[in-house]
Amino acid sequence: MSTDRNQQQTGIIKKPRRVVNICFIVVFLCSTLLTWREMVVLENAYIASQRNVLGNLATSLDRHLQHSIDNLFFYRNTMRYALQYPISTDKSRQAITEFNNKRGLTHWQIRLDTDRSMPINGVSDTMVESDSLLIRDEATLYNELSAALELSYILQLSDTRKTLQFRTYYVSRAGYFISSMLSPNSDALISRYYRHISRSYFTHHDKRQNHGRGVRWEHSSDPSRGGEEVITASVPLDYNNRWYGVLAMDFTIAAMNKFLVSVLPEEEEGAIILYDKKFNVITATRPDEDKPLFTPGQLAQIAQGMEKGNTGEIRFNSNFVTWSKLNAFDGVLIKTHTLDETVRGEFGRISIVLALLWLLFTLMLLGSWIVIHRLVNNMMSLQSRLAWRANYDTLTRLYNRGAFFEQAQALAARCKLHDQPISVIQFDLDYFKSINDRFGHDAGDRVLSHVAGIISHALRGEDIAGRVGGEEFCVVLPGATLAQAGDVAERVRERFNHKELLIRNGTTLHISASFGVSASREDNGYDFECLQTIADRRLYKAKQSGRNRVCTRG
Ligand SMILES: Nc1nc2c(ncn2[C@@H]2O[C@H](COP(=O)(O)OP(=O)(O)OP(=O)(O)O)[C@@H](O)[C@H]2O)c(=O)[nH]1
Repeated sequence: MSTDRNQQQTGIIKKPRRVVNICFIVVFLCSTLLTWREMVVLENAYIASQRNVLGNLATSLDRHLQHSIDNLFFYRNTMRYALQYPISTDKSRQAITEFNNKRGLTHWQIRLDTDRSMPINGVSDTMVESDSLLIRDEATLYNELSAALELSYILQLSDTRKTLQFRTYYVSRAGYFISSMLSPNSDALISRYYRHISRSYFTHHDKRQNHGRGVRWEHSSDPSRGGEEVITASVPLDYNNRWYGVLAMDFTIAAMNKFLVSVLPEEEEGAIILYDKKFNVITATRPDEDKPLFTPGQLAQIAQGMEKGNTGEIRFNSNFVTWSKLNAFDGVLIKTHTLDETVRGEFGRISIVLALLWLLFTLMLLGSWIVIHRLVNNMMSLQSRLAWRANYDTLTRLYNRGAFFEQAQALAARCKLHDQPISVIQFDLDYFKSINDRFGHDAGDRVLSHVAGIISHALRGEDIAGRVGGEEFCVVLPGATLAQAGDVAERVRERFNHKELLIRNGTTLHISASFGVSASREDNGYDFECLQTIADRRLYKAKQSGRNRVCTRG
């Protein structure tokens, strides 16, 4: 039987589902896209905020360190000026006299005006001669001594509460030093002097090692403070191509740490770590962050990033890392922010709310999709049932009269087009009224349904059958001549005769039908209604001739 109509209906059914699906996919994609865009904006804002916090911190630390370095340059300029224009005062003459008296002693101290100046601490001529780095050049010795005396007056004025450094000192190659911190006793003077001149901050200012004569930073442990780590900034003092000594400042790690903690915003999560140029941790804003935070590989990645710019950021697993190189110090400030801290922070909270809103919206969307999908399914199945009912007879499941005529006419037109024969069989059950009368209407219905089953099995795929009246059926056989159609009608008639139909428990009956057959070639025409009328007339003839027979003529 023809399936065109069914396919058309299936096509109609599929479309609304597709439209619904496309609409929901579009809404889902739009909401996901918008959420993702918001997330990107939020991430950029987060990165900018992390950069800002670290940038402010680095600027603040730079400013303070620069202030200290400026002091160091000021002391150097003062001493150079004093070397260029030496002054001769009672105090300077007294200092020179004292120096001449004591210079042979293993260690000595010149304490002049201790309320206003710092003592000058020295070692003997012999000791100076024993070290190749040291020299007491008589031509410059006294000018340098009075310059050192001038510096000692200035150092007395330095206020360590306002600066990051805790100690400033001048160490001379001529075997003496002055320090802004008072010497506790003179016995330790020799060892202190030798500790100074053996530390790399001093030896590295040798002209061969420090061509530029600029500031050097050193991160080392200070034996005079029980091995405590200190940061030392130092500059060489040169005048007239002669290296006199080194001016230096010491910063304690504790002071650096205190400073970082004090400038870090209170509500700011994460840790700030100050590294020296070799990526050794100097200090961190959290004590537990003193242990190495990064693997050597990660530090190498940061170093690589630092080659591209003074600031930057990188992600290591759940750690967000921002760095900022310091201008005034040979090191880098690094801020780490774990995922945990990010989640606890403002940006994390906003991200979670955003993600939850997206999830909620998606769930609601999914819920409404399920509901609408069910509604569309119900609507489609209702539509398909209605469509089926409009075309089929519910009892026999064959085409109803209207649909059958429509299909049969189309089939006849097609056969005419292809010059194929077409035949029509019209048949009617014999004495059907008596079946209804004897066994009831339900039994009659069951007989009609059995008859439809027998017809459907007897026909080919391209044939169509329909119930055109109460107990009247019609079959169209495309491609069949009158003789072939008559054979088919005969076969069906015989099947009816041989079939024993079960009407109710223990009750069976035999049925018969009368058939009228017409065909396009033999009856001259493809007009279906005409062929059907001829077949109906022959059916009537079959009835008249005694029923249970096939009539193909007349
Ligand atoms: N059970 C049932 N009976 C139907 C249906 N449609 C029509 N009929 C009955 O079919 C019978 C047709 O009777 P008649 O037209 O007298 O024909 P007949 O009794 O078969 O006699 P002949 O056709 O002359 O052999 C009527 O009693 C209708 O009520 C139906 O859908 N179900």
